[in-house]
Amino acid sequence: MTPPATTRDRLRVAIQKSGRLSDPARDLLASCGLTWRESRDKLFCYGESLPVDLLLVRDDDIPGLIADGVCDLGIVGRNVLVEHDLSRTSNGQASALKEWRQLGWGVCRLDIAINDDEQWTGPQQLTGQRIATSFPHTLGRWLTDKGVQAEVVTLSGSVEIAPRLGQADVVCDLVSTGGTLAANALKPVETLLHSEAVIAGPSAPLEDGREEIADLLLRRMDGALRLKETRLLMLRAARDVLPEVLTRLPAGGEPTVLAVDGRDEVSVQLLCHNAVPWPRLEELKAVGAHTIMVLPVEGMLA
Ligand SMILES: Nc1ncnc2c1ncn2[C@@H]1O[C@H](COP(=O)(O)OP(=O)(O)OP(=O)(O)O)[C@@H](O)[C@H]1O
Ligand SMILES: O=P(O)(O)OC[C@H]1O[C@H](OP(=O)(O)OP(=O)(O)O)[C@H](O)[C@@H]1O
Ligand SMILES: [Mg+2]
Repeated sequence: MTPPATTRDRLRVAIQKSGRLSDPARDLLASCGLTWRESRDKLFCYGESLPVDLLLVRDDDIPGLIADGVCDLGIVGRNVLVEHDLSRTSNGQASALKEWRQLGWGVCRLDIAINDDEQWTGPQQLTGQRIATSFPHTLGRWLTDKGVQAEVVTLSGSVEIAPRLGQADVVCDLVSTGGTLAANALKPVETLLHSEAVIAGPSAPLEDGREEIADLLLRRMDGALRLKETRLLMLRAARDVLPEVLTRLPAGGEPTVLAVDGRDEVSVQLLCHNAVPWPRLEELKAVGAHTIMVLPVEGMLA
């Protein structure tokens, strides 16, 4: 279903149709209270709970869709955003996009990798070499910065296999665990970019009331991202060990201490903004706390 031209009072968010970023992007939007009418294999999803529609596309297309004003926001890797931005500026066009939020997942690096039996002496070693990559503009800028003249071989995928196929001498590709490089007898030697998934949006403000919808969505997103690590710690303890218990609580907000009806006991609740480590729970138990629970927080309005 193609979105009708009259829907520009609704926000359009581009996400990856299928790939590493699709599920976390959908989960993030769902945690903001969004529901959609179409199923996930459709290209356009109509937002039911908020005036926010989704376009499901290849991740490489997301920056262009935002730059052209077809979409308002996108969830995409910084690596794709930077590559798009450099391809524009190298054509003499102005930068059109910026990162509106960093999401902390989809973390990877764009690295130069060489054969694992070779020595690495520095970027000058790449002079005259053929470097295979899917990120030619990012690599081109790095080579220029380092003053290195090399041949950039642009491939859309399977970059790590290029040296074995004789298409290139070294590669410049995304690395996370390093497993793919190792499986291809390559080793990382330089990092060009640290990447993670980001909310990409235009550098200029949104118009036609879409800014307000985007503000609402981003406020909910900020809350959802903060809550992701937030836990509610609950425990009970005899009243006389309460001072001991309070000094051993993990960092967080102000604890709430409630009397337990008809008993010489208290119930303590604390909102923690990070994971609560096991040793801390064991310390609390050792000073007399019991029924200690750590619960995820689904939603919060402070
Ligand atoms: N190994 C990895 N670990 C973590 N994040 C990664 C890894 N590889 C890629 N990414 C991030 O996930 C994004 C999407 O990767 P994916 O492999 O799904 O893209 P793709 O094959 O280009 O998909 P599409 O078909 O949408 O073009 C990358 O642009 C990068 O930001
Ligand atoms: O360091 P690693 O953990 O091995 O990850 C690196 C690999 O992950 C990505 O590919 P992906 O697996 O997404 O497949 P793709 O090439 O089909 O996109 C990337 O292009 C590397 O090939
Ligand atoms: Mg892609």
